[in-house]
Amino acid sequence: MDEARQPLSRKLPIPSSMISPYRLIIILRLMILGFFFHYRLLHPVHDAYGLWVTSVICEIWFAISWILDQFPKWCPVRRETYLDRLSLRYEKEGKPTELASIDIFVSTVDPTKEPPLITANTVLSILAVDYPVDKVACYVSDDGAAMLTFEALSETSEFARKWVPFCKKFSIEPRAPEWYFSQKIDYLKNKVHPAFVKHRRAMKREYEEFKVRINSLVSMAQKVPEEGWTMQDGTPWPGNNVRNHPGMIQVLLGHTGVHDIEGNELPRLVYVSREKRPGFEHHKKAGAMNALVRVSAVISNAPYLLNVDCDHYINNSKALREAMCFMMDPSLGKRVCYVQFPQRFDGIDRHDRYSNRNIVFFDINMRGLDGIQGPIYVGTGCVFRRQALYGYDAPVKKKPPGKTCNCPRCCCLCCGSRKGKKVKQRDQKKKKMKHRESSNQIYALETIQGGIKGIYTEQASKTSPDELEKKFGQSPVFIASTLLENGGIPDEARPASLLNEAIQVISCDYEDKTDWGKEVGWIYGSVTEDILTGFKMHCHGWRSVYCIPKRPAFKGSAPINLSDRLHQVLRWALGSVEIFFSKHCPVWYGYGGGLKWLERFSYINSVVYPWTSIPLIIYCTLPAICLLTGKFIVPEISNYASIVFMALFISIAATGIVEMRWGGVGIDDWWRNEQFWVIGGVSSHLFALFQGLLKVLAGVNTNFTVTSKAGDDGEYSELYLFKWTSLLIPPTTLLIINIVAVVVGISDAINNGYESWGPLFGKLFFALWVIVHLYPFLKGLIGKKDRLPTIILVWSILLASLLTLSWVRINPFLTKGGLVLEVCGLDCD
Ligand SMILES: O=c1ccn([C@@H]2O[C@H](COP(=O)(O)OP(=O)(O)O[C@H]3O[C@H](CO)[C@@H](O)[C@H](O)[C@H]3O)[C@@H](O)[C@H]2O)c(=O)[nH]1
Ligand SMILES: [Mn+2]
Repeated sequence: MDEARQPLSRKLPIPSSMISPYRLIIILRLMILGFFFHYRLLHPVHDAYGLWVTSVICEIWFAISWILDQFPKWCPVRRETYLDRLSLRYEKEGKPTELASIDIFVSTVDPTKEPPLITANTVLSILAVDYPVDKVACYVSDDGAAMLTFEALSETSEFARKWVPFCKKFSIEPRAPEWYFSQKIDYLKNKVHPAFVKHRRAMKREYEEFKVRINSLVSMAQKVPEEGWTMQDGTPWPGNNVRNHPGMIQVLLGHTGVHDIEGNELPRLVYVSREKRPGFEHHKKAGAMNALVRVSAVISNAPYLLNVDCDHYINNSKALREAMCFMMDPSLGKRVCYVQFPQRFDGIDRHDRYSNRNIVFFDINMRGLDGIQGPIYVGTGCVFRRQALYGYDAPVKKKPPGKTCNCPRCCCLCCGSRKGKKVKQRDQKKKKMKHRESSNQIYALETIQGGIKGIYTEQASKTSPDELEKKFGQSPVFIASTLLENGGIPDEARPASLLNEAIQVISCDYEDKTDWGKEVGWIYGSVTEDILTGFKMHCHGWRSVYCIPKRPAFKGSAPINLSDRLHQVLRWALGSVEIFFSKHCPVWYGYGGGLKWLERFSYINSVVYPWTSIPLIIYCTLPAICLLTGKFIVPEISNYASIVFMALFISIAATGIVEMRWGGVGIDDWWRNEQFWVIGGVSSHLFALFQGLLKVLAGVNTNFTVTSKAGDDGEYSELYLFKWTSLLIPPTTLLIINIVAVVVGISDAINNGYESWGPLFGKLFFALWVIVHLYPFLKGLIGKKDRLPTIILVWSILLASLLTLSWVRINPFLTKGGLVLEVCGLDCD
């Protein structure tokens, strides 16, 4: 019984043997950086003043962006959950379960890029999740209003009747059939029950048949009949005009008398396609999510929500329980707005050439944030508290005086609390008290559990009915639902009238003159709605939690070919630029709220990073310029200077190494990340800047281009898929001019004999730095079958030679002595 009263999760600080050297190196690097700039600023290059100024400006920018990136990682944490305690506490024997309900949202838009089979697998993994059936409801948002999606979903609901009992009976993982059956496990070896083997084989056959049915739906949907689609009962499909159609809701499973083949109930499954009319702004995915928030509030109104992209299936059937260990924790839970899980992926090439797995971000940056105010929201695999989405402030925390953050005592950089003597004494007292507290805590649990109730009603009761209507829109049923602090639907509500209301709340004018997308729900104004949505919550003083179960909770797919990947990164960067220019820009927005300053650093970093593309491109051209002109960005180097440079270089590498150690990240992942930072930086980020500026200056609208989620055609054939895109031009140009410059530089040195190798070394090193970073890009260009599209080659060679030529003519970096005759860097005298 005592076990049930223990905390449901624990924060594990990173061992100090890892974290202390890490912090030391950061401080050292900061100091070295000081020396570096001291030297750089005091030692201009007189015969190439322009070069020197440009490079120093770039370096200053890099230093700033390093600081923005580094310090939010100052006190990383890890967490541990106790699922057994959760179930001891909330699933008492012989009593109905007390676990909270969860509404799960799946977003899909385009069945050609997001194959129905993938969505079906996600839905199946949700329906089979290890959680009380009546506490789970799955809502699928179809922004494409596709009959194919609808029919595939109803096939899926039929197949779920067999699949769900199978999963639960044999506790299999993962519960997405495609991925389950593609696991290579020899079941005959492990002495499993013969009944299981038989069942599994039968199930596999059933799944194959299901797949055939889905595939035939897909192939039937290839060509649209002239009169549009007709449903099985002969009526025309309401969504025949994708841009102009009524809202559609269909309850496919749950509470409808449909049971699985063993007679058990199934979770609710609801198809939703919000109304679309020309002339209305639909706000892409954020708009879809907000429609689901309202529909689900009317139909099931669970106090918690989970949202996943259509390709992110539940890979760990206990994922919901993991989240509940934080959300339902009586002491910690009530201030948590969401629990974010890392994104993990299937089907990525072994070397992860384009850094699709984003390991450095998910295992290092996000863990760092968890030590401050919590990870940022990344759009999928995230469990929300419904009330936090309604734009309320976090409940006020009664903090122990003198401490404003949750970091371990020793490292209070984020709240900046310095420990005076007094505080230390108090700390010691606290330590003694702690012992007593923990036993008090158990007693306090009951009182808090009673007390939680009051929190939201308090907030809501401050708001008048008129204000509520202005905030949430005109649906009385929806407004009433927001006042129910623990969710749920009033008993007297009739399903038919609720469905009617649900249609109302997904109409396209519902949000007019309300706070939806501004203060409530997913926030509009950027194609990366995720950053903005999480940011708003943190500004309201909420904290989020990062949860990394051993078995990854969710898994998705990622674009593994170069062009798609660059487009994805382009969209993310564009979203950041949009936020940068909006009123929600974290540089200016939300002071005096609950946002901690290191958390703000991180948000600033996540919206300014596209700007780094400008200094980065300049910095990548510099080595070529230097090699071609014979000038360099530093004057002849003294011993002191070379020590500073070496120290800086070593400290940069060292921070990488220690960070990898506490993050558990491998060197290859880290290196890929560095490479892709340059590749993405010189192409996608730059284009994002332009598109973002176009939006601000000329009002050009931005698109959400969904990435294609490949089926399982295996062998990474996708990796070599090549699509022409102008995103490829800048990195190709950079590559060519640098390679040309290296060749020129070396041949120059060969001509000039031994002495000229010394100064050349620095420049060559610099140019090679660029080339190595762009190497995966080069591989992507050449592709599998050596088919570099001529158009890119022509363009890039043209650009490269244009640049080189104009360089020789008008050399702005040569200030002294007028025109110096230099052809290809060869000194002619
Ligand atoms: O008008 C739209 C456009 C997109 N989506 C959905 O948005 C999701 C994300 O699209 P995807 O092309 O997979 O984008 P990714 O870049 O892979 O997604 C990451 O980045 C997005 C922000 O750019 C987040 O929304 C995602 O959750 C996050 O996984 C998909 O489920 C789509 O169905 C909609 O529902 N309606
Ligand atoms: Mn995706």
